[in-house]
This record gives sequence, structure tokens and C-alpha cells, in this order.
Amino acid sequence: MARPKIALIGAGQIGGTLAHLAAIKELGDVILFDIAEGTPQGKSLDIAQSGPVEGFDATLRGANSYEDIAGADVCIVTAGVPRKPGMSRDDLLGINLKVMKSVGEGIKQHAPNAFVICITNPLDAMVWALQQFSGLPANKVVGMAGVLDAGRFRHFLSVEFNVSMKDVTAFVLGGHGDTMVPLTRYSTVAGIPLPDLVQMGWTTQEKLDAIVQRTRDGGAEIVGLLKTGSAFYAPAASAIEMAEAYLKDQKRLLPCAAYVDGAYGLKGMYVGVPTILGAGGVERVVDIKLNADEQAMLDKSIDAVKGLVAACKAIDPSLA
Ligand SMILES: NC(=O)C1=CN([C@@H]2O[C@H](COP(=O)(O)OP(=O)(O)OC[C@H]3O[C@@H](n4cnc5c(N)ncnc54)[C@H](O)[C@@H]3O)[C@@H](O)[C@H]2O)C=CC1
Ligand SMILES: O=C([O-])CC(=O)C(=O)O
Repeated sequence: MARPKIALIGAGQIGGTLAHLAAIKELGDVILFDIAEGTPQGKSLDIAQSGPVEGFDATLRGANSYEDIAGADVCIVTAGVPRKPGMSRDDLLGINLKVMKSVGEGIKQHAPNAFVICITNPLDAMVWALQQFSGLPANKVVGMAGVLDAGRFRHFLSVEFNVSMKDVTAFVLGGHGDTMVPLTRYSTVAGIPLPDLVQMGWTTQEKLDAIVQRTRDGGAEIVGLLKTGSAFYAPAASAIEMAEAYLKDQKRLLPCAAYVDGAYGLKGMYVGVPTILGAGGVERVVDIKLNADEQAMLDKSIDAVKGLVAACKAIDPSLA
């Protein structure tokens, strides 16, 4: 059987890291696409030349034409611009919306059967726009954010508790912005919920609150340190986990920006929720029970996403 074809739209910091990870994990053959001439070709060649050393079987090719993504099984979209220190993700909306239009049209024409993972910010509005512009079924278009945000939460918790990251589970719901909702009640060390760990005296509520806030600020912390761009290793690893769940029909339960129609009382919008990812794309949105405080935080986050979607519609009336 032919290897899956993985099209990476955007060959910048995340795109290059995605190509490297996809090859090392032998998820399929990689097409690295960008409007910048030479960048996707150069990165593909460089990674391909690591193949004999790493011992992976995958071809990598750079492209500047959408024709080269034809028939892709998976498209991961990072095309656009990242923020700089002092900016919010939302400041990228106008410029990246135009990029989503051209990317959506390219996917619609050349890879209409692909599973599409959007990474470009502001994430929840961009994945919504990408689904609209591409016209692909909503269960085949998802946004990556929750896996990354939960990964950050898990990392900070494993350091605080001095336990293996493998034993820390976490859920982060809502939009990928300042209003995201790290759910402490549904986050655990080997099944022990965080509030119980506070009661057991393993940490304090103050320390836990600080970790929750650091998770919310996780992207900005890295932007502040790098100064010239944003995080790319963990975002790429997170999207690869989602792509692998689809390609291998793993039925993973992962937080993703998915199209929600019914669950959480929502009527057709993209926002971060727990999902089952398998060969059918988003096979299920998991509607977990929230208490009043959690629901209030999620409602605030949903309102923020709705505001961004309204801003997209105001800029591009074809979306209204
Ligand atoms: N969802 C998430 O959790 C995260 C999202 N991001 C977002 O991902 C995006 C990409 O980040 P990086 O890879 O670090 O940026 P980057 O600037 O390194 O790469 C972006 C690439 O997109 C290309 N590009 C621009 N317009 C294009 C178009 N119309 N068609 C095709 N390619 C185009 C550029 O030439 C560049 O190579 C940013 O918007 C960033 O904010 C970053 C980290 C996490
Ligand atoms: O913070 C940013 O601009 C990039 C991003 O979304 C993240 O790292 O979470």
C-alpha cells in the first residue's frame, strides 16, 4: 500500500518541525508547501539528508504550487504570520484571514478528501474560516491548540509534583487565547484529580492557581523569550499527535478546536472541546459535565471566539 501523503502548508518554524517529525515517525511522504521560493525545497532536502542517518523511509519534497498537494491524506496548515512581543494572537486576525482564504481554496481544489489540521492563529477563528473557505466537511477540519495547552499544563504539573509527565493527564477547553479553561477537576496525576492532591497537601491552591495562569500565558511566555517568533517544537509535536490519531485510526480522546453543534449548548461553532480522533476525523465531541464555575469560564471563552468570528465576517463578507 502506498504511504500516506502529508501536505504541510507553510514551511516556517512549525512547518519545518512538522516535516522532520512526520519523517522520523514515518507517518508518510511529505510535501512541504510555502509561497516563499526555496524555503520548502531547502528544508525538505535538509531533512531528507538526515534520512540515512535516522534510518527513516519517507520522501520529502518542497513545493510552491498547490498542484503538488494533490490527493493529500492530511494537510497541516501553519501558513501565515506569528505574533511578536507585545502583540496578542488576535492582532493576527486580519492578515491571517487572507492567508486562510488562499489556503482553503487550494485545499478545496487539490485535496478535498484530506483531514485538515489548522494551527494558524488566532486559532479558533482561523480554523472556522478555513473550513468555510475550503468547504470540506466540518468533521474533517480541526484546529490544534488543546493538545499544546494541555501539554504545557502537564509539563508544569509534572515539575511541581516531581512525577513523570507520562502520569500527568490534563484537559484545557475553550478558545486558544487568554480565556482558555484549564480544567483542574479533570486533570490528574495517575487518576488522582488535582483538587484531591491539594487536599492531600502535595501542593497548595496558590501554587496550582499560578500553574493554571502560567498555562494560560504559555504562548506569550515563549514569545517574550524568543522575541522573533513563537513556540514551534511543542505545537508541531501536538499536531503530529493529532495527525497520527487520524492516520492510524487510534480513536484518541484529545482536546481539539472542533465544530460543535449541540454539545455544550452550542449551535455550530469551532471551539476547544474533548474529541475522539480516528479515521473518521472528529468522530465524537465529548460533552463532559461542567460545574457552574467551569461553565462560566467556558462561556467567557466562547464569547471571545464569537467576537473573533464576527470580526472575520466583517472583514470578508463572503463569510457572513
Ligand atoms: N495553534 C497553536 O497552538 C499555535 C499557533 N501558532 C501559529 O502558527 C502560525 C505559524 O507559526 P510559525 O511556523 O512559527 O510561523 P513562521 O513565520 O515561521 O512560518 C509561517 C510560514 O507561512 C508562510 N506563508 C505566509 N503566507 C502564506 C500563504 N499565503 N501561503 C502559504 N504560506 C504562507 C510564510 O512564508 C512562512 O514560511 C502563526 O500564525 C502562529 O501564531 C504558533 C504556535 C502555536
Ligand atoms: O503564543 C503564540 O503566539 C503562539 C501560540 O499560539 C502558542 O504558543 O500557544
